[in-house]
Amino acid sequence: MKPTSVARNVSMRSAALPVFRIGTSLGRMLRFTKYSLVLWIAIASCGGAETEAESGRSYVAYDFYYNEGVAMYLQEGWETCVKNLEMALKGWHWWHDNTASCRRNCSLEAEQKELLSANMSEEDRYFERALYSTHCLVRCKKNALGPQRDRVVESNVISEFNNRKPYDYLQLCYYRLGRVKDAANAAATVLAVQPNNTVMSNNLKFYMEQAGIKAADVVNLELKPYGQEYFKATLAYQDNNFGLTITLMEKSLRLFLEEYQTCRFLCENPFDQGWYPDFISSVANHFTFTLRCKRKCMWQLSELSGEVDDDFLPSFFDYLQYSYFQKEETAKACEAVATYLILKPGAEIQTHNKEFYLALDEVNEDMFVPRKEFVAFKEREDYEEELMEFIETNFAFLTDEFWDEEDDELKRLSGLGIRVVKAARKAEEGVDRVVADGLASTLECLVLTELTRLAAVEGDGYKGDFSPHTPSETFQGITLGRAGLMIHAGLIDKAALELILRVTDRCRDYVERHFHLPRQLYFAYTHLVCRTARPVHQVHVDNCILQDSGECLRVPPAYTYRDYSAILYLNEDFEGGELIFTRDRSGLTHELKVEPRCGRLVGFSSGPENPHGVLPVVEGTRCAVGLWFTQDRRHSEVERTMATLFLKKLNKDEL
Ligand SMILES: O=C(O)CCC(=O)C(=O)O
Ligand SMILES: [Fe+2]
Repeated sequence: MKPTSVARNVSMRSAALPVFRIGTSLGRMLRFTKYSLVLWIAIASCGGAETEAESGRSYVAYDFYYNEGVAMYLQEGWETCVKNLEMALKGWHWWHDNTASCRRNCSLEAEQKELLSANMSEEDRYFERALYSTHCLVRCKKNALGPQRDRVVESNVISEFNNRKPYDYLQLCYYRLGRVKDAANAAATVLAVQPNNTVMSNNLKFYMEQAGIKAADVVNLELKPYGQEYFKATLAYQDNNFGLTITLMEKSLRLFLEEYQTCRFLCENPFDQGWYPDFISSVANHFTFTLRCKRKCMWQLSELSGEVDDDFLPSFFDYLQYSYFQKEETAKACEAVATYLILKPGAEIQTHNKEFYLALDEVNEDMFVPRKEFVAFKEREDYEEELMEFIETNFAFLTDEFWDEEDDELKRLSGLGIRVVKAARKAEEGVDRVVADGLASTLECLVLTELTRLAAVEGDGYKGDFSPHTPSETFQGITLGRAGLMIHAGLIDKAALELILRVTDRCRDYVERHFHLPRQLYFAYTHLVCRTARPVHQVHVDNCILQDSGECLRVPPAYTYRDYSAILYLNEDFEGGELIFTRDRSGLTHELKVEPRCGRLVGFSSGPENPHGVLPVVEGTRCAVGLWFTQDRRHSEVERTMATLFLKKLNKDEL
């Protein structure tokens, strides 16, 4: 096809100008105005050099300050709340900055180091470099992070920081201190990752009205430098200031690549395998863990407004091609189009633009050379996707022909140590179910079983009430609060409670990842329970009251806020007690039957799409950890927060 004829097509469609895909960018801005504000440029970091005392070490334990801050919030100690949470956030940033820069520098150092022999295999060279890098890391982290450098922060705390929860507490503490502008900024910071948080958008509106704050003055305190420049650039673009758009977009792009690298380095974290695989499997497990994390960097950074923009990176080159074109730098415009097309092969509008440019006298095909670093970038992205696919297809298998096997989503699993036994996702019916093995080690099962047997009190599981689902049933169970009391009473060691939290966190993370949940899961209730030869746990639904008619009533006393359920089984030395998923209340048609065994996790959505029950335990004792999750923070488990705080306090007292 000759370019000229295509160019004519262009002019027939619209003006003879490159088409600019402004849609998503505008959408991005519009989504902000939904809350009648523009999340604006962040205040750059605190500015000025920090003193040595301030610069770290003292607040390395950011989770500690966080817990203190939350405790103060609960006790309405507003000033100490702010002080602790600000320290926590500072510490969090500081930990990230230092960790990432150590990893970056050490990887570079090892890269440049002369190897003992040039003749060794690639594998030898890789591990030799790993040793050099480690040697460097140990020194670097010691210098930068001090004695607590290898402290492991609990995963739920990490995910709360990622979800900006500290700012959620902060905004109220600020407000109570009369710092309304700070409160508004903190609220806007939460909204940037939780755009549908209506409580927060109402708060923000309230703060803005109260203090007469203009939308343009509200800042997202966590907006990264690349995001700040990007927003400035889009504004310049809207003002038709193309020279400035180019400067800012190019700057933002550089910063984006840096941030992307940082994000990847931050994935090279410790990893608890929970078991003891071979050397190579161990390396592969840990590698998979980091790879999975790295694969999320793109969408994490493409989420400037609380919603992922799949075309975020390409969008830079869309702005650039148009702006360069306007500045009559056609060669640069062609380069931008070519780069866009490398990142998104076949993208319609840019293909079109390319044809448009080709029709210009001064343009020829040779000018469409993409930027080198993005060719390499895309190559790595594609490679890693393929690798992930290999991992996900080869380390999971499906047996139950009942389910739509073609759905690739089914085949996901969270680590090589964990094996999906059965999985189902029937999008149209909203069925989410998974059975996976390997979520707890033999030792962990033993400890938890013993603990539950020891601690069990009849009926305790529902705080003395009967379960609303199964009025006739009694069973032995303990909750986190009860475990805390037992430590207090000297009945068990605190390590037992730490174990429960660790294992259940793992299960929560697994369910969240397996179902690709866009919103975080909070624990709503945790319950360790052993059942002994009792009547059947009749068919029920976890978040509504199932009627004989099949209708499911979402009213109290049902736990209507439960979104996902999971059961982690701890033993198998009993008879009966299978978990069954049925089609209706009669329980006559079993869709899926799960035999409990140590480390096996069943996860499922808590709604009427998943009626289930337990067949009678015929002989022996059946022990499991029941976990219920919610996406509504307001229903997050108080006992868990208290247990965590309690442990923190114990650990602190011991120091
Ligand atoms: O123990 C089980 O397998 C399931 C228990 C259950 O469904 C529940 O407690 O809601
Ligand atoms: Fe249930």
